Amino acid sequence: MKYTHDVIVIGGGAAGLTAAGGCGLFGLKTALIEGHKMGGECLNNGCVPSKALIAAARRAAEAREEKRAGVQLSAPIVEWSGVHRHIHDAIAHIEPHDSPERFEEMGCEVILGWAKLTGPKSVEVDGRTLTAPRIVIATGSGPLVPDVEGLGNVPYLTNENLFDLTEQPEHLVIIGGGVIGMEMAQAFCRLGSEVTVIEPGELMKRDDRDSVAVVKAAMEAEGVRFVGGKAAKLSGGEGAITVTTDSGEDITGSHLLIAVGREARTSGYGLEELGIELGRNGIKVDERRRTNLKHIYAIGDCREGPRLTHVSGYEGSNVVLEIALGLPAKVDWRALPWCTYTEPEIAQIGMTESEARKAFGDKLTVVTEGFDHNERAIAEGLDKGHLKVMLKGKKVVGASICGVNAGELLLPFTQLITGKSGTFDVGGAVISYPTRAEIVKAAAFKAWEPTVFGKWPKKWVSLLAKMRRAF
Ligand SMILES: Cc1cc2nc3c(=O)[nH]c(=O)nc-3n(C[C@H](O)[C@H](O)[C@H](O)COP(=O)(O)OP(=O)(O)OC[C@H]3O[C@@H](n4cnc5c(N)ncnc54)[C@H](O)[C@@H]3O)c2cc1C
Ligand SMILES: NC(=O)c1ccc[n+]([C@@H]2O[C@H](COP(=O)([O-])OP(=O)(O)OC[C@H]3O[C@@H](n4cnc5c(N)ncnc54)[C@H](O)[C@@H]3O)[C@@H](O)[C@H]2O)c1
Repeated sequence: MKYTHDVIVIGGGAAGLTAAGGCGLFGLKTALIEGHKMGGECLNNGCVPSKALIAAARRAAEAREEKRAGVQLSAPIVEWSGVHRHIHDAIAHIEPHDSPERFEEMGCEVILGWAKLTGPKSVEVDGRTLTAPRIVIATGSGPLVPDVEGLGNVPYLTNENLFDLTEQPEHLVIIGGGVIGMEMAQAFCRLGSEVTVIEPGELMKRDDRDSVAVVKAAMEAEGVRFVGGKAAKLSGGEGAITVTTDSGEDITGSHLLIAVGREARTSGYGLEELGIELGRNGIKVDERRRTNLKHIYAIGDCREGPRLTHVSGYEGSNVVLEIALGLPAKVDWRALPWCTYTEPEIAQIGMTESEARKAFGDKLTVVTEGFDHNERAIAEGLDKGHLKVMLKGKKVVGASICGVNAGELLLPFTQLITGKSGTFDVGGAVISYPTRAEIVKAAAFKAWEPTVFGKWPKKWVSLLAKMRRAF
């Protein structure tokens, strides 16, 4: 069969861009198809606008703070049009990085249009039929909209229209106390909106409980209200939307944000017709990200599994190894990091304490260091939070960090968990003083403390001292 391309990539988000860019750079004839906006969710409706909003909120929070270090700032004046501009300037600034021109330069043919799989090795887009021996599906996910009574009759926001708000919500009610709910609740509250979060279970349930407790307390102190319960009914209309929880409580706000998870994009472009197997929420894939049709890969948010930009990028690189170099590349989640950009931040890598306890029982050691003993944090007056390191023997299996810029401290743990460095190396490293990173060294050293100051070293020291006294 004569093919038009070596590989066809459907979707120009973090996953598809990485896969297509890599294949293009290796010289493969690569088609990259995007139906909406290059950059996908992360650039247009996700990470970038949310972190830009969080940055604006942090400025407001700092100004609103009563007094710290003897310095009083004047109260913040939030100009919503300026916040809106800042968000969209950030997107515009990054756009060229994800643009068709940049990917054409890498050797891809970029086609802007909606793709449909029309056969095991063929894709139709804009009336053209493309064929290739390998196809990568990277169609992402959209906001999950739950089946709540009355939803069709009230206006609501999701991450797809939240960042286009041209007016500041007076009272934002958020359904869902997951990652989006928590990040957005703090940001809107800091910018001056009243905020209520409705969550039936645990807030940020995938994260370390001690870390979430610190963040919840910080957010409550800033004014965020948390309501336990499931959104069961919606009523009202523009400017006054009421959420009734399953326990009968009514919460009325000016705006409603739905943040109850993601739904993989798996319909309307030929997956069912081809017989590609689907799981509970996404395309079924093996460890090499192959679907049941082995020459078709599915990566990023559209398949079952973790949904994060760096995960999409990682899987994109893996399929480049598979397709361009012919190397089988299994995903390895042992050192999967993620970070929630509240203040303080919550960062996690590998196992949480509860996961590690389940896996290792009594063999688990948890070393905890508080930022209230870190001299940089004390000097800055920002010493909330901690580092918890989960160890099996002296081997790190996970770390949970809660504190200012916690996400920046994850890198050494990637090395520690994958065995590329050890707690002894990190515990003995020279680290600039005063930095928050010293907390990592302190925790790593703690793992060795009982050994270093243990019975045998002490015996040796005493023998040496005795000899010195004698001669
Ligand atoms: C509010 C929010 C904040 C977030 N913050 C973070 C964060 O701080 N850190 C982090 O790591 N992750 C974050 N995420 C998650 C992150 O955005 C996603 O995991 C990531 O963007 C997924 O990338 P993807 O390429 O798999 O999918 P997407 O970005 O969804 O890209 C898929 C692309 O495929 C296109 N497409 C779909 N079907 C077709 C078709 N048939 N033909 C052609 N094109 C098609 C779509 O238009 C889309 O552009 C956040 C998500 C949200 C919603
Ligand atoms: N910093 C980051 O890395 C970051 C930031 C934002 C989003 N994301 C990605 O986006 C994904 C989606 O985030 P999310 O916050 O929408 O999902 P989530 O899965 O983190 O949380 C959804 C929450 O909604 C709750 N919920 C479900 N139905 C409900 C109902 N009827 N009433 C009230 N609450 C209800 C659930 O109990 C859950 O706690 C994340 O899992 C993550 O992959 C990542």
